[in-house]
Amino acid sequence: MLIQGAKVKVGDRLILSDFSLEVRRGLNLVIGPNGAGKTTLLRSVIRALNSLQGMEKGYVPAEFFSSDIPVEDILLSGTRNKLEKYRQYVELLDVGKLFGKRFSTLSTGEKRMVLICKALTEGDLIIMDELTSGLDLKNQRKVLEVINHLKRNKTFLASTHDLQWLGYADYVTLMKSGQIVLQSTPEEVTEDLLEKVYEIKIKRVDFKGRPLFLVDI
Ligand SMILES: Nc1ncnc2c1ncn2[C@@H]1O[C@H](COP(=O)(O)OP(=O)(O)OP(=O)(O)O)[C@@H](O)[C@H]1O
Repeated sequence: MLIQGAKVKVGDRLILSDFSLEVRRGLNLVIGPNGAGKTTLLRSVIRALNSLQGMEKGYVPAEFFSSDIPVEDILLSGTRNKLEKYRQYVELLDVGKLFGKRFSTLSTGEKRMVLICKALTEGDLIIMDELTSGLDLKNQRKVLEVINHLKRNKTFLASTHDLQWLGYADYVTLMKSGQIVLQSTPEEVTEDLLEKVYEIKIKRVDFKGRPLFLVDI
């Protein structure tokens, strides 16, 4: 799927150039430094797709509103679904233990797990901003397992600062200064390229056949 979007300006400042984003079935990762334009890109994708019929989207934002309503109502909000529809992902992500609590009282990681559960249930295209930010290692693993399990049937477009995810991505978009500087398979993401984009020394090591990119101090 090729998604075309228009530039985004705030005042005179260009924060996202016109873009042509290729999104493939599987896990599409968007990476790049703070302020590169990842959130702006994901929001622009949602806007660009809003006019398309039949494309159900799920969205997990980087930052959450803090609603006072119970977790179950957060899942149901904006839909005519019954709670039953969420059961599979409630179990896989173990968020049933949070039922009965007010969303505003959850920890950051707990809130993210609830919103991931909602997005997975409601979308064929799941857009996740800062994929696993705030999640402990066990929950990160759960999210990885769920994505691996679903990615033949659903499309994931996710931003992250955790370069470990490159080892699990099907397609990568690298951003800097409001521009897409690379769209490719993860194999084409090199130390040199990451060093140029992040402006630090980065070392690639392979672990169990997957690349790990580490800060080379
Ligand atoms: N509403 C706005 N008003 C002014 N500047 C904005 C606005 N939204 C975004 N920007 C600017 O646009 C740039 C890109 O922001 P964006 O949130 O898309 O970056 P990001 O890559 O998601 O960053 P991070 O990794 O820190 O979350 C930033 O420099 C930000 O300050």
